[in-house]
Amino acid sequence: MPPQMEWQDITRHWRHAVEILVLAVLIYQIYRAFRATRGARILVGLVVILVVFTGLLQLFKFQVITWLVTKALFVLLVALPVIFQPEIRTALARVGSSRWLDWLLRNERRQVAFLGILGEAVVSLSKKRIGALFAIERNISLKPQQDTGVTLNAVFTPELAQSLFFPKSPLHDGALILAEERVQAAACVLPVSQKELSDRSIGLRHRAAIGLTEETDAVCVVVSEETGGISICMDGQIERGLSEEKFQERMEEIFLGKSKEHEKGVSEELGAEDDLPDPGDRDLDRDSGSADR
Ligand SMILES: Nc1ncnc2c1ncn2[C@@H]1O[C@H](COP(=O)(O)OP(=O)(O)OP(=O)(O)O)[C@@H](O)[C@H]1O
Repeated sequence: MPPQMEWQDITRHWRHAVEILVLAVLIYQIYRAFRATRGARILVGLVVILVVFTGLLQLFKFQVITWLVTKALFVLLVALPVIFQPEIRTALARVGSSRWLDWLLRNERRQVAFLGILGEAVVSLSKKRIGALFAIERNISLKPQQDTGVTLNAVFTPELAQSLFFPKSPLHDGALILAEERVQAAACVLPVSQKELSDRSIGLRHRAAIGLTEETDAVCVVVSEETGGISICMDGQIERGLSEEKFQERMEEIFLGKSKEHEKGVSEELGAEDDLPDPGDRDLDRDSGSADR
């Protein structure tokens, strides 16, 4: 057999396997939705009658009765949704309130609330020119970095962020690690990026944010103490001088997957970050609208 034929055979069988799997899941889900209902017993009764009747008809070859049953089956098919209307409604309601769907919706709501709190915290820190560094965990655990700081495991609020980064606070130095929408630890030491940056004014806080995102998939948010400028770091790249609106927009793109196209475009832009005219000035320009208010 030519190799091309074999490949076609494999893809055909592969499709059959997927089809069987999908059908099996579908039938099992229908069974699950119906099993505890009154309709289940009716359905089982109907199937039993049908199987026995078809067997007898095949055995004795009664042509007229076979014709009648075939026609009746068609009518039954149309009547089924009417007979099982309550069960179908219950099953659909169950799908609508299923745990995974609930989890997805709740997860999105939690993320939206979290981004709102982070936005509020960042904007107020920026206005007061309080230096801050947030590291937000994604798929790669930030446990090693958490262990360098003080464990908090606290509910994240703008007030808590402000208290922690307040210059006189004992935990104001270092980064705040956020995971699962909570403050996991404060005063954490992040790995400082060793890469050469064209902008020599980039200090340790920003370098630590870049460094962590070079090693993990975390997202870091920095508020400059000097200028109040807001920056986002991701994949070892820094996006500086963000206005409140732009910051919120970018965070939604990153965490809620809104406008993925744009996200790709900006990460290309970020790749060319070193070519920006003067990021420090961009901070100052934009901050005239945010930091000085
Ligand atoms: N490795 C690190 N991990 C976490 N935080 C760090 C690290 N190194 C420095 N920092 C924080 O950065 C602060 C020093 O910031 P520095 O002024 O050098 O940076 P910067 O990037 O210029 O920031 P800013 O614009 O706020 O001045 C320290 O007080 C400390 O809180």
